[in-house]
Amino acid sequence: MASVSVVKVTKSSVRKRIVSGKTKYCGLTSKEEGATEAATMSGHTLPCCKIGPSILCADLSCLADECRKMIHSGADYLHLDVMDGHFVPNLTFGHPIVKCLRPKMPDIYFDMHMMVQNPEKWVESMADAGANQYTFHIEACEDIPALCRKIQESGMRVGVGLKPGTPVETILPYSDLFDVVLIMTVEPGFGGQSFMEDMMSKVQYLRTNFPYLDIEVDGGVGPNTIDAVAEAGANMIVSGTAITGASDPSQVIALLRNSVENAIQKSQLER
Ligand SMILES: O=C(CO)[C@@H](O)[C@H](O)COP(=O)(O)O
Ligand SMILES: [Fe+2]
Repeated sequence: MASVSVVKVTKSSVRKRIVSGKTKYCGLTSKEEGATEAATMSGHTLPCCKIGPSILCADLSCLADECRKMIHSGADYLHLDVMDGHFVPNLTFGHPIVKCLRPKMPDIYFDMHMMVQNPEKWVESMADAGANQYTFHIEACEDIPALCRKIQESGMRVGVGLKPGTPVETILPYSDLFDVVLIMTVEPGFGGQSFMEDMMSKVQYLRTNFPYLDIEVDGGVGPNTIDAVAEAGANMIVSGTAITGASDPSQVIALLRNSVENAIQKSQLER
């Protein structure tokens, strides 16, 4: 088993590493100083468990309070669902909301799930608003390398999302360009849908072929479905209604984390 060391990183060093594409960023933080990163001896980082509540179904009239509640309940990052009414049949919010949230929580990692047509259109404004990760949908993008370059150059991590009907092999020609691959386990557009377990073969394929990749799963993930997600090899876990609708979100977050950390530990022992 590879030994794990903890190294100090700063935002600028993280950006350099991301741009170089040679190492993967494990810790999710936008803190300028004092962040820690788990790294292997080889220079690659092992994917670690991160839980990112989706606030789509929370009370959006008090968004900042809902976000704070998630962080105080143990979330590692926030998953913010941007919908434009074209790529998906629903409408949410855009960069002006992110810009208002950012000063209220300067250290929190914002993962923007961009369910929009023309994802290249919003890169600068999202970066300027303070987003950390820009996850576009491969189905909505014409020039993937150009978009990835634009996201990287604006200082955000690059995420690519795949709808349930999109084969996982679609990413292969561009796999070096992504920091995160998001496997949708519902049709994008709404929270509270049923988890599609048959998507786990995509996660398994990615984990087998890309051991250092951040693999994110989104849709219908909660206490009843997390074990399948964890065993398949996902390490970034988005969960909406299961967390925001719970009487004790911290309990749900702890349960999700426990399942993923156990699966990661088991897979590392088997290496
Ligand atoms: O992107 C989406 C839906 O399109 C998600 O982020 C959902 O908002 C997650 O909610 P649950 O399915 O976990 O309730
Ligand atoms: Fe999402």
